[in-house]
Amino acid sequence: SRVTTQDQLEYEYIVVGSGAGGGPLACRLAMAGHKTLLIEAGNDQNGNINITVPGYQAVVTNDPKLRWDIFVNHYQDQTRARRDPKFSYEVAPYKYYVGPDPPFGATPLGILYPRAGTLGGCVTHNALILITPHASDWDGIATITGDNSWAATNMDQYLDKSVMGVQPDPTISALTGLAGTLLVDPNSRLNPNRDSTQGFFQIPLIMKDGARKAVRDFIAATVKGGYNLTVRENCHVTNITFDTSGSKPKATGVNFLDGKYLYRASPLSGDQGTPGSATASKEVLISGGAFNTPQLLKLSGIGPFAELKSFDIPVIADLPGVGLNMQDRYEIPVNVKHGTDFNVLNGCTFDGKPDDACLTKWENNPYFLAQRGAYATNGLAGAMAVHSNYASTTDIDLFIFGGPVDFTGYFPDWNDASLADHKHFSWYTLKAHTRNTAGTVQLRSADPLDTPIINFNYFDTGTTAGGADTLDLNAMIQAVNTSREALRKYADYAILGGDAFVEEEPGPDVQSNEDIGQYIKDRAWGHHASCTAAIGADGDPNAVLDSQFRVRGVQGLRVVDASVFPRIPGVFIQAPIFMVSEKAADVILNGETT
Ligand SMILES: Cc1cc2nc3c(=O)[nH]c(=O)nc-3n(C[C@H](O)[C@H](O)[C@H](O)COP(=O)(O)OP(=O)(O)OC[C@H]3O[C@@H](n4cnc5c(N)ncnc54)[C@H](O)[C@@H]3O)c2cc1C
Repeated sequence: SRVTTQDQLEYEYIVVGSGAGGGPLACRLAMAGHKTLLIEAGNDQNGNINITVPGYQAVVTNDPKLRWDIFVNHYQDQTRARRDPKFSYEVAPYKYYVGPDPPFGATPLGILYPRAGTLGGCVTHNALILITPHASDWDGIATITGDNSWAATNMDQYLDKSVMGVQPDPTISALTGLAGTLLVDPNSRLNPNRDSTQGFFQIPLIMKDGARKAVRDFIAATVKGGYNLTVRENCHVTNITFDTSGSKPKATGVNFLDGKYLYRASPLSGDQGTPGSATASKEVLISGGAFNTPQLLKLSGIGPFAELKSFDIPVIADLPGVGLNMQDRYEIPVNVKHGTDFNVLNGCTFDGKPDDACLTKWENNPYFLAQRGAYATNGLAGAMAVHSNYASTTDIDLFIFGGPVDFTGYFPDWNDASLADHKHFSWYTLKAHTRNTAGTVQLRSADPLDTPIINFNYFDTGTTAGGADTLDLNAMIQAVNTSREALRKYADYAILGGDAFVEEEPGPDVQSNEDIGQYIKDRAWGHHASCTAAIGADGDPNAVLDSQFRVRGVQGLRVVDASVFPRIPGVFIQAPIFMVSEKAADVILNGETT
C-alpha cells in the first residue's frame, strides 16, 4: 500500500537529479556513511553503445531512450526568432519540421536545446570536453558573498577530487603534423598565466581508454562498492514537501511519480506515472539542471509570488530570483566544404550501422587509446584560445574549436546533418564570460510533467547596460574573422590533409562586420544554460541561495547544479559543476548544516 511505501522510503539525504551536480554529490554523501536516495527521472543506459563511444557524441543526443527535447526562445519576437533556419515546428507528436515555410497547421516550437534525462544527466550525452574554469570565476563568487571558501586558491582542491580521468583528444595524432604545433594542455596548472594564455590547444576529454567514463560510472561504482546509496530511476519528482509548523518552513522530502519517460520532453512520454513520496531526515538537495531546478522550486512554492499565485501554487518562500538571471554562451560556426573526404573519417558512419568500420576498430582495441581510431575522440581536432579586443578582463574569452564536421548548432536530427558527408570542416566559437543575464525560466502550467517556458532574450533584447550586447557581439564578429584567418592559413599548409574548399557558413555574401553581426544575432546558439537559482549576497533580493547552497527563506534545502552560479563560469561548464558538487558535499559533511 501507499503507506508501506512511504514508511520504507526514509533517508537522511535525498538528491534529485543525477547529473554533473547531483551525481557526485549523492556518491560523496553515501560514501561518508549517510543513507542517501538519488532520484533520477531517466534510467541507466549501461550497455547502450551510444553513451560509451565518444565519436557518437552527436548521435547520442538523438537517442530517444535518453533525450529530452526542450525548445527555447532566443527571441520572444517571433518574426525575429524565425530568421534562424534552425527554428522548428511540431507537425505530429515529436515529429518536427525545421526551417522557413512550415506546412500548414504546424505548431511553432522554437530552437531545440538538447538535454538528457538519464543516469548521469547531460554528462552521459555531452561532448566530453573538460576545461577548468578561470580563477576569476571563483574569486567573483567570494567577492559577491564575502565567503572566502569560494576563492580560487581554495577551490583547486575540488578540481583534484572531481577529475575522474581526462585525456587529450587523440584525433590530433591522426591528423598529420599538427600535434607538435599545439600547446598540449589548456588545463595546465603549471602555467601561472593559464587563464590569459592564447594559442592552439588539444582538447581534453573526460574519458578512460577512449570510452566515455564519468558521472554515470561513478554512481554505478558507488552502488557496487556497497555504500548506502539507493538510486531510484524512472522516478520524476513533482514537488518538495515542507513542514510549515515552525518559524521557517523545513524541507521534509519529495513527492514523485514512478514511471518510465514521464516528462513530456521525452519522445517516449505518454504515461501518467504512479504517485509516491520519500522523506529526508537531514536535507533535500535539488540538482535537476538549469531548466528543471527552477521549475521544481516553483512547483514547490519557492519563487516569485505573483507567478506562483497565477498557478494557484501555495507560496512557501517568495524568492523573485528563481528562474531569472539565466545565462549561456553564444556560439557560431565558420564552415567550409572540401572537394574530397577527410581520410581520417574513412569507414565512419557515426551511427553504429553494421558497416561502421570505425566502430569495429574502436571495439577491437579496448586497451590502447591510440589504436581505437576516430571514435576515441569527440571528432574535434584542436582549439584556439583567444583574448578578444572586447574582453572585460585579461582572461581569454573566445574558444574556437576546429573539426571535420558540418556543425551549425542544434535542431532536430542535427546529428545526421552534421555528419552527412566527410567533406566539411567547421571552426566554431564559444564566447566565454558573456554579459547577458536576462534569460528566464517560467512555468507553462502547474503540471510537473510539462516543460517550462524558456526565454534567453539574446543580445539587444537582453542585458544592454554599458553596451553589454554590443561588446559580446563584437567579440563574436572577431571570432568569425579569426576563424576565417585560420582557414586561410590551413589552406596554405594543407595541414589537415584537406584539399580546396568553399565557405558555406556564414558564406561568401556575409563579409562586412555589420552583415557578420546580423548573421550572429540570427543564428547563434548555446548549450551551457546556467545561473537560474543563483548564489548571491545577503540582502540581494534576487539571491536564491546563500554561499553554502542553502535556499533562502527555508531550511533543509539546497541546490547543487548549473543553476547555482551568479555568473556563467569558464569556457566549458561541466568542470565547474563537478567542482561545485564536490564543494557542496564538503560543506554539507563538514560545514554548518541548516
Ligand atoms: C549536447 C550537449 C553537449 C555538451 N557538451 C559539453 C562538453 O563537452 N563539456 C562541458 O563542459 N559541458 C557540456 N555540456 C553541458 C553540460 O553537460 C551540462 O551543463 C551539465 O551536465 C549540467 O549539469 P547539471 O547537474 O546542472 O544538470 P544535468 O546534467 O542536466 O542533470 C540533471 C538531471 O536531473 C534529472 N531531473 C531533472 N528534473 C527531474 C525531476 N523533476 N525528477 C527527477 N529527476 C530530474 C534529469 O533527468 C537529469 O538527469 C553539453 C550539453 C549539451 C546539451
